Amino acid sequence: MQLVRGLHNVRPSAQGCVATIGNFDGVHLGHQQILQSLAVRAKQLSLPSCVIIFEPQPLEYFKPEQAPVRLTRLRDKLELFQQLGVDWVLCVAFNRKFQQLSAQEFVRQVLVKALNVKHLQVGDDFRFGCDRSGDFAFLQATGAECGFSVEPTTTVMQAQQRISSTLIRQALAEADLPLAERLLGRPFSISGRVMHGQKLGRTLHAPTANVQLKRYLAPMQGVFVVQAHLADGRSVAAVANIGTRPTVEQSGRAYLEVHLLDFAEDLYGQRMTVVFHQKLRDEEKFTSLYALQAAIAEDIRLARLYWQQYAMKHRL
Ligand SMILES: Cc1cc2nc3c(=O)[nH]c(=O)nc-3n(C[C@H](O)[C@H](O)[C@H](O)COP(=O)(O)O)c2cc1C
Ligand SMILES: Nc1ncnc2c1ncn2[C@@H]1O[C@H](COP(=O)(O)OP(=O)(O)OP(=O)(O)O)[C@@H](O)[C@H]1O
Repeated sequence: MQLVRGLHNVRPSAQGCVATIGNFDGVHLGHQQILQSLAVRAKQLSLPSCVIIFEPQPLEYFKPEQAPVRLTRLRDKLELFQQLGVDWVLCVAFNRKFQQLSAQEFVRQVLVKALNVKHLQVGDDFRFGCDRSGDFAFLQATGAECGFSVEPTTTVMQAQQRISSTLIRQALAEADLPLAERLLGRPFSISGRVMHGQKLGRTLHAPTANVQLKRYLAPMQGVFVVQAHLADGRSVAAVANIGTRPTVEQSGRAYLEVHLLDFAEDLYGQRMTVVFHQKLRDEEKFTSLYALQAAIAEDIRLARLYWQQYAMKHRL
């Protein structure tokens, strides 16, 4: 899979493709259905497949204060696209110029001129363009004029609700991890590189791997039983805190800190994927480091218990 940033960088080998457009935040089961149909069409037509995404996402550009936190960081999104057989990702910079494009101009500049799209796969309720005027009917009519076919993918539902990024954010905010997993088609996870922390964890008898979040704001907070997937393929039972660590810091910066159970290796600089299994409690501001240390000890005890029961249930 190849990533192209900007319309002017599209290479001839990506042209004449089958394409889809959207944010794909979460790459949930609804998104996966579109991407699977895209792969099938690409194979049938012997054409490359292309996903068109925007950075920033349109709402993050229009109303940053109202834009929801993301479920997937760009790198994870790209990895999921690759697993689903996408050949090209065109990442379009969503800026002032782009924002003003009418649906007609969007089709002309992006789909026809830059990509020469032969087939478009979209959700049946997909809308785009500066006034959201580009809907499925519009795409079909314009496609007929410009030489590309358009196919709708039916909405994927779960318990009578359309699977959506919003629904998954709600599930995570309520710590309903099983529901988030049913909507995503995989357990919720966050990946990042392990950075050096303040080394306070050792004093608290719980050394932690600090997963770098940069500007990423997680859709949930608190202490969780997790599994840490390491770069070498190992999975290690762990417990993690995602939050601002109010007991030791007032900056408001978010951290993801993972204490791996019975593990004493150097992880600095490695990429780690943290898979969330169960919430244990909310993050708290303790009155002393001693109280924090006691709380973390209890978290570790509960995490061990969880993994013991997990091993019994799954006959590991
Ligand atoms: C299981 C676990 C639970 C935690 N719970 C809290 C908490 O409730 N409140 C808090 O302020 N910090 C909490 N922390 C974060 C610790 O304050 C932090 O890991 C510690 O200061 C070590 O920081 P360092 O990695 O920079 O050395 C928790 C960390 C872990 C691993
Ligand atoms: N549950 C679903 N079933 C089928 N298609 C979906 C579903 N959810 C989103 N899609 C389609 O996936 C593509 C990408 O959607 P995009 O992520 O941009 O926004 P969306 O429709 O608002 O999704 P969400 O609300 O999940 O963020 C669109 O074609 C959209 O119609």
